[in-house]
Amino acid sequence: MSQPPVVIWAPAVKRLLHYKDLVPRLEEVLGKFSKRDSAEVLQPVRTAVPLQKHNGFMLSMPAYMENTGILSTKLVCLYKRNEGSTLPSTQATMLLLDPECGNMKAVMDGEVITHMRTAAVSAISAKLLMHPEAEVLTILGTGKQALSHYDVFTEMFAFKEVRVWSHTRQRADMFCQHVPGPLKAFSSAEEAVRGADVIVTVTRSTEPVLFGAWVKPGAHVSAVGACRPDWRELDDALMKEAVLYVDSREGAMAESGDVILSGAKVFAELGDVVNGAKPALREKTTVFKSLGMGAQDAVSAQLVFEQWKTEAGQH
Ligand SMILES: NC(=O)C1=CN([C@@H]2O[C@H](COP(=O)(O)OP(=O)(O)OC[C@H]3O[C@@H](n4cnc5c(N)ncnc54)[C@H](O)[C@@H]3O)[C@@H](O)[C@H]2O)C=CC1
Ligand SMILES: O=C([O-])C1=[NH+]CCC1
Repeated sequence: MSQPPVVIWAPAVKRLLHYKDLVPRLEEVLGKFSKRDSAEVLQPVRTAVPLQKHNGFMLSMPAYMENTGILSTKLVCLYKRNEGSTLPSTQATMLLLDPECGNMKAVMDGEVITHMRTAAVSAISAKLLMHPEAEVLTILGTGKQALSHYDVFTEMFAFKEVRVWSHTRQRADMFCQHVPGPLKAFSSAEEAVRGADVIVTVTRSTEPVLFGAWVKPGAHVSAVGACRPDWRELDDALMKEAVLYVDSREGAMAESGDVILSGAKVFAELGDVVNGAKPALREKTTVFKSLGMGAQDAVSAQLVFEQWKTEAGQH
């Protein structure tokens, strides 16, 4: 009989996962995914189950990496919460299995993994696509993803100015009080965006919050919210003007309202740029549309498991 799975909950995941280890693993898996070699990464487009009664969705995100022996799935539930609700809008669990016999090796908290791997992939997009002399970062949104994006962007890059906007000024002020570095809160998204070199959109909005008319030519946008085919964060003008990069073409064409409804054409996957198969057009206005991939979760969970085994003295 197989051993019961180890359970690794959020505080341990936080302790074990570090951006300096995570970023190279994510870069590697993005590159492998874009080669479409099924022995490297097998990842179907995720399934979304609507939870109509509760105003939410459950997404199931499996991935198999035969060559590295990683088999996993993430279950993530998203809810549209009312203003003032204390319930979390995203909950996630990771299951890591042994591909040889199918037994479960670990059950992990998936929220910390989701926060960190999403922010790390956005940071990879900025590393590849932003202007090398980028000075001003703007974050639209002040939730969990805003915090992880702030953490990794300020760890990896030296911005001279970081701006934050939320749909209420109070939220933007609270965010600024909560984080350690110098940050400017804005009441107007337009003012926060004008002149910025890098813009991260991490809201739960289903309507555009970022408009092409505000975006400085040559800026880089990492667009993280709006993960349903009828949800938007960016307007048509921006989607059509910018060079569009995605994490997965299949994912973007199935799930991204910003891509589907604007009719914008995907120029490349981020993995194509990692592989040198497509250029990084840093001098142009670029949008990286992130949807999130099971393969990103798989390598993150494997990293947590490896660190856990080292800590526990197992090999
Ligand atoms: N691309 C990816 O891989 C992932 C994307 N996401 C998406 O990222 C977004 C942010 O996620 P979390 O930070 O976990 O959520 P959160 O609930 O912690 O934060 C959401 C933020 O959006 C703001 N907001 C809500 N309604 C808004 C509106 N109508 N206009 C402007 N701002 C509004 C809230 O005030 C808050 O600042 C969500 O859309 C989520 O689905 C989440 C995980 C992974
Ligand atoms: O990849 C992910 O975990 C998610 N993408 C959109 C919401 C959650």
